[in-house]
Amino acid sequence: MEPVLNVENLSVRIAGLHILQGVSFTVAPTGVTVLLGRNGVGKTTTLRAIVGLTPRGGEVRGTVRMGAQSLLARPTHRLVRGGLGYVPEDRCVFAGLTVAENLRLAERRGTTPAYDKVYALFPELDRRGRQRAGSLSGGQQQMLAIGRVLLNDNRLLLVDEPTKGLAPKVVTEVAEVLERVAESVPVLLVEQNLAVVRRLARDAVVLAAGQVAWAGDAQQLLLETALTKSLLGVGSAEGHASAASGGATGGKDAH
Ligand SMILES: Nc1ncnc2c1ncn2[C@@H]1O[C@H](COP(=O)(O)OP(=O)(O)OP(=O)(O)O)[C@@H](O)[C@H]1O
Repeated sequence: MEPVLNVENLSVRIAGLHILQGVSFTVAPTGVTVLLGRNGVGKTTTLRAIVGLTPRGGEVRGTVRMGAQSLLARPTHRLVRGGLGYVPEDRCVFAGLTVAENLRLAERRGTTPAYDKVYALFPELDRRGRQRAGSLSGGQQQMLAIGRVLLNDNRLLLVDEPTKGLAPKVVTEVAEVLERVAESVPVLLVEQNLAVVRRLARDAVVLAAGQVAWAGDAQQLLLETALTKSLLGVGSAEGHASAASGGATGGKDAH
């Protein structure tokens, strides 16, 4: 099967720092590919480069293709319209607007927004339509951020640390949602919680020192505790609590 995304020799320099130094990997057309690595290694930088959101003054080189389409020279709004969905790390919901208004802002002209699908996945967003997004819990804001992207058709979703800072029970809910989402659209996921990785990921790409240090079967990686420890600074055994059981505490940032 052809990959949905091809990243070749991606280099990013920001403020004089050579953060990514020739990163190459592919994302399978189905399921979840997880992007791993120690703190500050460049995972967010990678997602932001793919979606055209490298900070001003940053220098991006290399090739990123989604199918036949070359992404790097295109503005973000075009990429999004072309089916590249992005859920950023900080969720970026509009705090002063209601849930319904946040969703409405994501509607794309000329397409029919999939409210049925979004409300089926997140009944709470329907119930809380008139609530200001800023007064939602972290988990609810995350659901809104994901729901907003799912209103439109996507060929690929980039999701950056969706479980960061969430209580274990909410981590489980987010993992369940992503599992369902990944049944219909491939996902490139940055995730530090190894219980969530174990539950969701089929493929893994591990960054270290600005390059890809390891790529392959995610479940295989998690079985190799010594390797996981050397690449991520945490043994996979430490992430054994199941995200399905509400005990997701694995990962170097256990929240
Ligand atoms: N705008 C910026 N200006 C200066 N340095 C930056 C900027 N953005 C990122 N960096 C640096 O680039 C490196 C990679 O950051 P990035 O956020 O991509 O890492 P990460 O792997 O996502 O980290 P974490 O796991 O902590 O979220 C870090 O050292 C960070 O300080």
